[in-house]
Amino acid sequence: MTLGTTPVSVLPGVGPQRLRTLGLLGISTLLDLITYYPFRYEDRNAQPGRELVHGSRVTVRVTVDGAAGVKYRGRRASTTIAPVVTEDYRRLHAVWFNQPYVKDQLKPGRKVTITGKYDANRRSITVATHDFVVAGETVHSDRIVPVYNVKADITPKLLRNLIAQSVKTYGGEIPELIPLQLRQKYRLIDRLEAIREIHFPHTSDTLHQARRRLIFEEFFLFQLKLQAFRWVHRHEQPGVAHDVTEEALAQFAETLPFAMTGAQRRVAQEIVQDMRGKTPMNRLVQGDVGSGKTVLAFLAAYIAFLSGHQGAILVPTEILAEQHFRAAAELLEPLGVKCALLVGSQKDKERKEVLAEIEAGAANVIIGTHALLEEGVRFHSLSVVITDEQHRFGVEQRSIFRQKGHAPDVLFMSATPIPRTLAMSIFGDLDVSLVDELPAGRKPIQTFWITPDKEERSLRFVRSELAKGRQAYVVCPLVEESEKIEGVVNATDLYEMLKDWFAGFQVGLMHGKLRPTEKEDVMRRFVDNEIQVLVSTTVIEVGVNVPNTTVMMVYNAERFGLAQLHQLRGRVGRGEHASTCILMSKPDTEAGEERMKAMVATQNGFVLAEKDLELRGPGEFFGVRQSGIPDFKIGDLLHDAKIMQVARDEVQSCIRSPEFWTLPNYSQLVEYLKQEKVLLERAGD
Ligand SMILES: Nc1ncnc2c1ncn2[C@@H]1O[C@H](COP(=O)(O)OP(=O)(O)OP(=O)(O)O)[C@@H](O)[C@H]1O
Repeated sequence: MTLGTTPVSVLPGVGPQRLRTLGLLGISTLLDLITYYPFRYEDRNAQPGRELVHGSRVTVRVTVDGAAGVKYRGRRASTTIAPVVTEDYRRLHAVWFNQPYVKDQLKPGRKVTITGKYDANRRSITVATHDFVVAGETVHSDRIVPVYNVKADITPKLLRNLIAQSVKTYGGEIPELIPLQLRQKYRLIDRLEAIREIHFPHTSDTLHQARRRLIFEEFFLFQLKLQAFRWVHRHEQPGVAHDVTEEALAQFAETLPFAMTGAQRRVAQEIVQDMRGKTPMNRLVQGDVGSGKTVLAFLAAYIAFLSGHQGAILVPTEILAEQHFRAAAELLEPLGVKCALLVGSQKDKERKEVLAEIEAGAANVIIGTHALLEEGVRFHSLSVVITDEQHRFGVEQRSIFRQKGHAPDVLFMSATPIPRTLAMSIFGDLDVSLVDELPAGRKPIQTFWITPDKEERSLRFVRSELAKGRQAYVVCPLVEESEKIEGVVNATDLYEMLKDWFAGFQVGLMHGKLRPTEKEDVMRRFVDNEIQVLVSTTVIEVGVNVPNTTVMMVYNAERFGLAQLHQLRGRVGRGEHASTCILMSKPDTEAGEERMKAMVATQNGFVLAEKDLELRGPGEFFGVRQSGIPDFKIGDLLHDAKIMQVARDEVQSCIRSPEFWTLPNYSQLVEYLKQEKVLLERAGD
């Protein structure tokens, strides 16, 4: 049996309800369960009674030393008190609030480990958690205790029990994946032991060893997938060597409404070189907000067209897909390119038509959301995919194309500055290009941090910009009142208020809860300047390009991270007019204040990214939002960067050795690659 395919419902006590909650936590198989690692630990090693400090949280092992009693106050409130004695014979009282049922368990002589606040004057402990000591059973208190993310009916205790059960019953089925010589070389404990220790640590040292081993394993398997995929890719399916003449490139440049910056020209050359070669391109283009990356994406797609193939541009939202589609059509159709749009909200009939064009090769450049990755999409001859780092476009997604018979070049676009070494470990042998120059004539964006009492003054300023023919974004954190959080502005109310404020101008409302067609309509009217003020949540954060907009006003700016504020500010200052960013905020933390100051002080995304790291730590910076960066279960890309490098090098030498594919020592890994669909199973394999 394989744990990766065995559902958690095989465990006693897991019925439909719990199965659902576990599913919400991302646990559906036994493997998910045993690799559901704690996110932190609490040191609850028991202390001797004489060392307890007044007012602090303590853990002690005690024996119940007399009858426990319950006092009720009103119908619900109760206090349970039991006399107890510590192992070094100090007499104390253990106090439970509102848990009258514990009384029945507190039989004299019963041993229990309690954790809670110690009051030296009353000689009592207010119990926060307790664990009865059962002879011969592992207890979770009195040691380092794992803390898990839990939900509803899946309590920490239940989760620990489920994990304990599956490790006990199915532990033997956990395959060892790391080859012996590597385990020896890096002194890694074996997998089963590591999994036991990570959930039920004995000491901080054994816990450390377990973490080290599991982080290595996670990074090693990640690298293995990445590199094996490339290896197979190169050997079995070379990329397209695009045929592109200098004249065609010159013609492209001439069609542009502007002259490319030096940086754009340099990166364009790098892309052309890559695409001419047979080795599939794997390039990351990094450039700050508004630096002009889009035209490079269009160039790559155009090169595919010139060679008789297709280019796909994959973007994170429908708003962006629409925007890129319009811009691509405007630029490329005069060059004879047929552009197509594919997004989830299209009507069946329209979708069918687009799919047919894609399959027949009538559409040359296809722009879309993840809808492009769906099964029904068949390309005629796809030779380049352009995507961004927000998009999860890893081995799995490439496999989708490979199974369809394509080995496209890949170009990633990113406005998030990822340090080069880190980028290499994440994306493998990735080439990096920098667009480190803004288009000429850009005026710096003036940034102001104001407190809410200056709101009216700011709105008057916004109105003066509108009077000059410009447009404005007004962004706030929430969509509607039902989400009400004290003191936080919601878009629906703000919209109503601003309609009055900006009488004579059109105000529009945009947020994630609108239907796709509504969003599209609002956005189109804003682009066409039928709407002058767009009240929005952060759905407009990435990539939106309306160069006539000169004001970005953000309500409750303290609720956004630096990277997000920088992206929002990047929506203005994209044209010839001077622009302003107004951050309205009354931060209640020092870090919040620091963020506002940093935004005022610099407009450089790299500097802000570093500041963000410093203020929030790597976990959050590389966290949820940058979803293109893989989220690891246990490894931390910044803290454990060294382990990632070692894993990367070891995988490289494994894969390069011919023995890798044949020796039994590696068979588990090869099996793993098949399970992960990196190696395709073929008849006769
Ligand atoms: N060389 C140039 N000269 C003048 N304008 C340019 C140049 N390159 C791009 N632009 C214009 O600058 C604006 C921003 O460019 P683009 O949308 O490509 O930025 P981006 O790098 O994708 O930014 P973001 O990361 O914010 O999406 C667009 O209106 C684009 O037409």
